[in-house]
Amino acid sequence: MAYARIIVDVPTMQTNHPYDYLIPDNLADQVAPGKRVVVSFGKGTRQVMGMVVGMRDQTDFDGEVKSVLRVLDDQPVISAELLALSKWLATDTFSFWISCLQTMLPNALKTESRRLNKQTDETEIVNKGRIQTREYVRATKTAADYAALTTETRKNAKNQIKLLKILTELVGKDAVALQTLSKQDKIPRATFTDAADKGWLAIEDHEYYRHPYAQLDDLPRTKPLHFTDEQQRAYDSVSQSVDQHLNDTYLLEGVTGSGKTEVYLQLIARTRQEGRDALMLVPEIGLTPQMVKRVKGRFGSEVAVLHSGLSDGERYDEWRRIARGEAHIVIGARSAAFAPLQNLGLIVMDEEHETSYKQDDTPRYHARDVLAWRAKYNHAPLLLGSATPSLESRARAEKGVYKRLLMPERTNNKPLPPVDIIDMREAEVDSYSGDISNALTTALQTTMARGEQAVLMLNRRGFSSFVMCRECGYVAKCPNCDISLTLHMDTHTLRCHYCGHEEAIPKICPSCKSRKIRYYGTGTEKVEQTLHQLFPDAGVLRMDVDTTRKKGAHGRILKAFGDGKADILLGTQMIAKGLDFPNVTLVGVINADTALGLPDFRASERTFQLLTQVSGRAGRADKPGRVLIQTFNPDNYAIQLAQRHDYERFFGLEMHMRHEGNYPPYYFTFKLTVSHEEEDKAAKAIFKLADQLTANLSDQAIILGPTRGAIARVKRRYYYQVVIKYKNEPNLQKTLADMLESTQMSSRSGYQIAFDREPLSFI
Ligand SMILES: Nc1ncnc2c1ncn2[C@@H]1O[C@H](COP(=O)(O)OP(=O)(O)OP(=O)(O)O)[C@@H](O)[C@H]1O
Ligand SMILES: [Zn+2]
Ligand SMILES: [Zn+2]
Repeated sequence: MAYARIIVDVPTMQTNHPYDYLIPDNLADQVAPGKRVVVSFGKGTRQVMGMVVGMRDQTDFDGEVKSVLRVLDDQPVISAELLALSKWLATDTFSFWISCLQTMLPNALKTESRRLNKQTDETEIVNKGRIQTREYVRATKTAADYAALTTETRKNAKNQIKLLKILTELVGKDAVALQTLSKQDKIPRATFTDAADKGWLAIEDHEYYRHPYAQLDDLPRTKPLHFTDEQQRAYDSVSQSVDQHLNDTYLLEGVTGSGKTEVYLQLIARTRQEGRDALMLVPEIGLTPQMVKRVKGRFGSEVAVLHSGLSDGERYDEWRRIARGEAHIVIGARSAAFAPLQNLGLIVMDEEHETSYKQDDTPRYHARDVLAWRAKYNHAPLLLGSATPSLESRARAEKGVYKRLLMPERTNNKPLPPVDIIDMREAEVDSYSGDISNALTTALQTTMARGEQAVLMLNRRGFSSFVMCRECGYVAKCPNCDISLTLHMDTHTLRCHYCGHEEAIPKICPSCKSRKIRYYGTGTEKVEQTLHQLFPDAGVLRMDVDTTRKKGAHGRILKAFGDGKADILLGTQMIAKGLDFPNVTLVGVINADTALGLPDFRASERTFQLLTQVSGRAGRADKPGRVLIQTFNPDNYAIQLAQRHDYERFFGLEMHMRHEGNYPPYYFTFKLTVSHEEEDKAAKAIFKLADQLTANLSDQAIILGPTRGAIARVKRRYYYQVVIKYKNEPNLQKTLADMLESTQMSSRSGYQIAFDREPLSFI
């Protein structure tokens, strides 16, 4: 007897382990680990999807063992490596195993149960996505046959004659897409189907890839650049580990414009020469069309691209090209950490400090940890790159856990751009909104007069643009969340950025009935209007969540700017990264302070990183650049050290602060959050969990809280949390696992509980 061990698609604690199912004879050679199957589960005839995670000869289950009903995949969709990874991930993030497996698969391979028959209520488990096929034409006869047919055919049957000529050329060759032939020679589709009926040709359905970047594959390939000495040294170190299959982790600290990407590209080339695969992760917003073009430009169709801007179908097709070994290089955002490459020889993580590498939903994994696991499994080096490494990584390099590589010079040998700080408490500002200092206005004028371009960054989208009553101080708030609504001028509405609630801007104060409703704060739209007032002739492109909602909008805006169609690119954080435009000589930061106002121990680190990144966009080619930073906190050390491009000083100072406050990287951290629609239930639950922690953890663990969430109510749910800080806590894993297992707080009674290892913030 053979049994399959199956994790069923029922994400609950009670079902979070493999079940044994009998493999019927007719499916014996189809069932294999990593394939999805259909099984019946529980009482009745309910069918669910399951993932085969192992096989065994006997079962220790006493009851009646059910059989596997159907196998959904011809080939495993989860490799042995990813299967092992999913198991580790479930343990490490306290998530259900099935949720981890689902996270690794493209959406198109998620299943749904579809109703087959209205009368009998029968359902079937099917894939959400479909493989696309196209009709292809194959010649089925010999050239001599076609010659004979041509003589037999009436001369005025022009389309048939044309088709016979094509078929003669196709003899012995691969099938060709019907659509292509029909277009090229203007032959109607009916001619092909008639011919197929007569046996002249065969029409076959071929699988077809939706190929999001096909046009890039045909461009002439770029040649490797001649390295600078610094690049060469970095390359030499990592390539040794590539050659010798060593699982080393490198931290490449290279200032903006030092040519890190070129080092990645040549290391990828090296890895391919060795016959192994390469994976490169970039933050979602860094995955610009420019970046894709650089990688595709070097390696062409060997590259698959994975990011959230693709449709489910496109993602699925790129994923299949990887799984089938047709693409050996993957560039992608966070979830590409699970790309099904078979033979990894190098893993690169660009901008390793980026917060978007942490998933803020279950499973709450950090892509860096996933990559480290895979690098170890594959005996491959992991290369982390950044101009401003995370404190965690830089501290590990200090200890010698990571090998440190330095590239302190720009490739163009120019110094980093000079940065001026403008004290907004005293600066003279524009008379329209007060957002733009005269110094910045003058700098913009000079830049445009020279025919050069400027990038302006506004920290956070519309974060502080809100509506307030001058009479009574009323601020419009979201009915579902504990947060004020944000003003959107394009739609003339107030919107909640957490739940999407939208309402009209009130004309009369709902609280005191006065008409003194006024707009406050700074948003990208408001700055855009001010720029139009100040420079009526200037071309301004705005890039924020609102203007990039449509597919491909992001790329179109950047292309227009790169083509010189605008003088100023105004945007949120999304313009800070990766852009390499030679004509940009001025970078302006409208407000450097937003993050500093938050009670978050990482606020300084974020501010320093963001200012450094955005400053790095200026003066990347021949023309010298400059940077202006407007701030209400000109004495803040993060801002001052960003001005001096002094990462090392910042690292030293910030480490001191973290040491004083018992923060990471001196302590590990873990956050537990409970939410419920009724506030007292959430509060009671978190106090119970906190008691359990105190009872089970050693006394060197520090427990912060319980506290109310910084935004206590989101989407009608109340949030309460505790944070655990620890250095070495042998009981942690077990305590949390027991908690997860024994918790009375089922989702059925309305509770949600979130386990977050190394949370990005405590608030
Ligand atoms: N060895 C080289 N010789 C000449 N130019 C180079 C060399 N290496 C890279 N460059 C060019 O220098 C510019 C900056 O390089 P790149 O974008 O790779 O830097 P980076 O460190 O990745 O930058 P950032 O972190 O700011 O995005 C690019 O235009 C690139 O083509
Ligand atoms: Zn809301
Ligand atoms: Zn009022």
